Amino acid sequence: MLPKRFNANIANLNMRKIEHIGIAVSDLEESNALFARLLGKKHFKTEVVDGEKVATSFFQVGETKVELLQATDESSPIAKYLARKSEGVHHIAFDVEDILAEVERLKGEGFEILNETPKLGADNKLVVFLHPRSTNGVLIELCQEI
Ligand SMILES: CC[C@@H](C(=O)O)C(=O)SCCNC(=O)CCNC(=O)[C@H](O)C(C)(C)COP(=O)(O)OP(=O)(O)OC[C@H]1O[C@@H](n2cnc3c(N)ncnc32)[C@H](O)[C@@H]1OP(=O)(O)O
Ligand SMILES: [Co+2]
Repeated sequence: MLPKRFNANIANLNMRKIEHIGIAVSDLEESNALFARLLGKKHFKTEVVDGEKVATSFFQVGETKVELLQATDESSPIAKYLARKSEGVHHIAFDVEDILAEVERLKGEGFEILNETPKLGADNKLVVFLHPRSTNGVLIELCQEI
């Protein structure tokens, strides 16, 4: 069996960096303008992800991104979130090397996986979500580049 310290190093290879921070907004255009003023640069891309019923825009900030999310339908997770709470940080997404291996590891650690089969996310990624009730109230997304 590998010593604990060595196992931790392997795990770090999988969860490599914060890929993006997802922010729920009610008006994407207004928020694009607001974040452009805040960050001093324009978003580099917008994309509609039908599977999640969201319209997104991305800002590059160093090696991570800010992802703004507006609901495209009232059944969208973003619409539900805005109905319960207010605009703000909705999720944190981690870049992983091997999403299926990471799902297995996190399941073994007792985390609640919302979709064991990765879904198509924005910006050419496969994504998996962890339920916030198993992660101290923070919705976690795993992303693997396709
Ligand atoms: C653009 C595509 C993709 C990408 O490539 O980046 C995305 O980011 S898509 C982002 C939108 N998609 C998702 O969020 C998918 C995963 N989310 C879900 O499956 C659901 O939203 C959920 C997390 C399971 C919650 O759904 P549901 O149970 O229907 O919602 P409720 O409103 O009933 O809330 C239950 C419970 O959970 C708390 N909650 C909900 N959302 C969040 C959140 N984002 N962060 C923290 N907590 C959240 C909510 O407050 C309730 O808590 P209690 O009141 O304590 O029960
Ligand atoms: Co996201």
